[in-house]
Amino acid sequence: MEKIHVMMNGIPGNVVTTIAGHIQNDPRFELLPFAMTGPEITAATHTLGDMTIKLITPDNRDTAIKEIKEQFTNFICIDFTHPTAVNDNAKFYVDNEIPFVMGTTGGDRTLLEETILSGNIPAVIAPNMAKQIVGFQAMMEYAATTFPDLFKGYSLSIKESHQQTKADTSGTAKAMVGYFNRLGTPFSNDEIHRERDPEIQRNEWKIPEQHINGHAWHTYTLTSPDNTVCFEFSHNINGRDVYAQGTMDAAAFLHSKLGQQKNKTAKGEIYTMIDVLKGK
Ligand SMILES: NC(=O)C1=CN([C@@H]2O[C@H](COP(=O)(O)OP(=O)(O)OC[C@H]3O[C@@H](n4cnc5c(N)ncnc54)[C@H](OP(=O)(O)O)[C@@H]3O)[C@@H](O)[C@H]2O)C=CC1
Ligand SMILES: O=C(O)C1=N[C@H](C(=O)O)C[C@H](O)C1
Repeated sequence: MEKIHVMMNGIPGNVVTTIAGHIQNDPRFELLPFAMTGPEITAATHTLGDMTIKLITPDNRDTAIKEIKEQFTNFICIDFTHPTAVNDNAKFYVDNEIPFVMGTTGGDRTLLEETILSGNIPAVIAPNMAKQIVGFQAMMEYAATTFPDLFKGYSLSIKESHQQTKADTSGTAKAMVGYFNRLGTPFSNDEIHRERDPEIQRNEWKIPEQHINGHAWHTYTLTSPDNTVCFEFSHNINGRDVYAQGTMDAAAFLHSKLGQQKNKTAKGEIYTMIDVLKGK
């Protein structure tokens, strides 16, 4: 079976190294010994299991990518970097015709979509790769399309808690805002309550100590105008392993799309994790 070559960008970041470990153990994939890294990173390499990964800073990537493409003709980039890198990295992938999975949140999401559509490669973009959360998003999408204004008049609160190092407000929570708006509850991203204080996470949220540095807890509460009815949805993730399976499915999905594209004029295509979950 032909292996799917993937380059994991964002090493030595937390999420990408967790997912890279799963990819190394999956026979469908072969990890490239190169990774794009942040401008602040001074290490030249990073060890992952028995592999030494060469780290490429943004100022070196134009030269490096030419050498990588000489060694590996077809590969997919998987990006879990930093919100400030989203748009620049996406442009880099499009300019170099590298299909990609954008797991990184934040940046200008409209520009991200425009960048992909202006090029000729497919990409999967999603703020959440956890398949069960994607399933929940698909349920919300169904409800918003089928029953618009179902919760008209209800008030909404959204709370999320993540590790203190998280730079942006949860991309998942922002995506949920869109569904709730269509269900009749006006709400803006600025109203999302974002918790980053470890003391409050420990004492009030009761997040387990070993996950204070890596968790993603979200709660959405809908309350009727007379306070007699309350709906609450929560998804509480400890650690990062849950994102690996969905990310690998996204890469395999892109790989199959590239196979289908061979005889057609290639054009920029955007897929979501809901597309990946549906497998079409
Ligand atoms: N879609 C999903 O399911 C999930 C998405 N995420 C998202 O993934 C992103 C990363 O999260 P996390 O691993 O916790 O963050 P980390 O801060 O642990 O890791 C990010 C890494 O990216 C590096 N980096 C910064 N700029 C660039 C660049 N231009 N090119 C390549 N690498 C760069 C950083 O380097 P430096 O230290 O120098 O800045 C750092 O090593 C976030 O946006 C997060 O929200 C997280 C979990 C799941
Ligand atoms: O930074 C994280 O950790 C996470 N980021 C994503 C987001 O912003 O929604 C997904 C998940 O919440 C973990």
